[in-house]
Amino acid sequence: MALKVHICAVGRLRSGPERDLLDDYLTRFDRTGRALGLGPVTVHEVEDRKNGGMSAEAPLLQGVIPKGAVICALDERGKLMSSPEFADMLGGWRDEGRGDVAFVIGGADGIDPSLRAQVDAKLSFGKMVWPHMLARVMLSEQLYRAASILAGAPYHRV
Ligand SMILES: C[S@@+](CC[C@H](N)C(=O)[O-])C[C@H]1O[C@@H](n2cnc3c(N)ncnc32)[C@H](O)[C@@H]1O
Repeated sequence: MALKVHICAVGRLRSGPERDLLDDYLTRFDRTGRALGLGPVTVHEVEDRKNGGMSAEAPLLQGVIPKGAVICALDERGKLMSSPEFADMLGGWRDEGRGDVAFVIGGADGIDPSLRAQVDAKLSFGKMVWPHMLARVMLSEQLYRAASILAGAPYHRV
């Protein structure tokens, strides 16, 4: 069974260079991941039009996380990982037969504690705080990199 990947994120990424990069990496991930039992990837964008902050965003995020999915929050206080370690984590969930993984990206205030309490893993892209739209693009690149590592392709070099 393939591990379907969901990016569950606050805010809509409009057309522009970041959107183009995101789409490009996700297309590459899908293409590379198919033979490895990874993907497809789906982006779920949620928006609270009343700007109610993270407590209002939490139920919207909950609503797009598939039932039974492994939930991995992106959080600057989370676990620092190398790209091969991230690839191993993804491959491990696939090998355990998990059907879905949901990567959750918060909005300007972050992820509400009620949702944070439910996650299985927390992944950090460093101690600095990145804009949530950039975090989305960075995740898409790391997903493609992880698939390339698992495929033995030469994209990842150290
Ligand atoms: C502007 S940040 C919010 C930062 C806020 N201080 C918090 O408590 O999470 C928006 C989202 O981008 C993601 N993000 C930002 N920096 C990150 C980092 N260094 N590592 C992982 N995710 C990050 C997280 O999902 C975060 O909820």
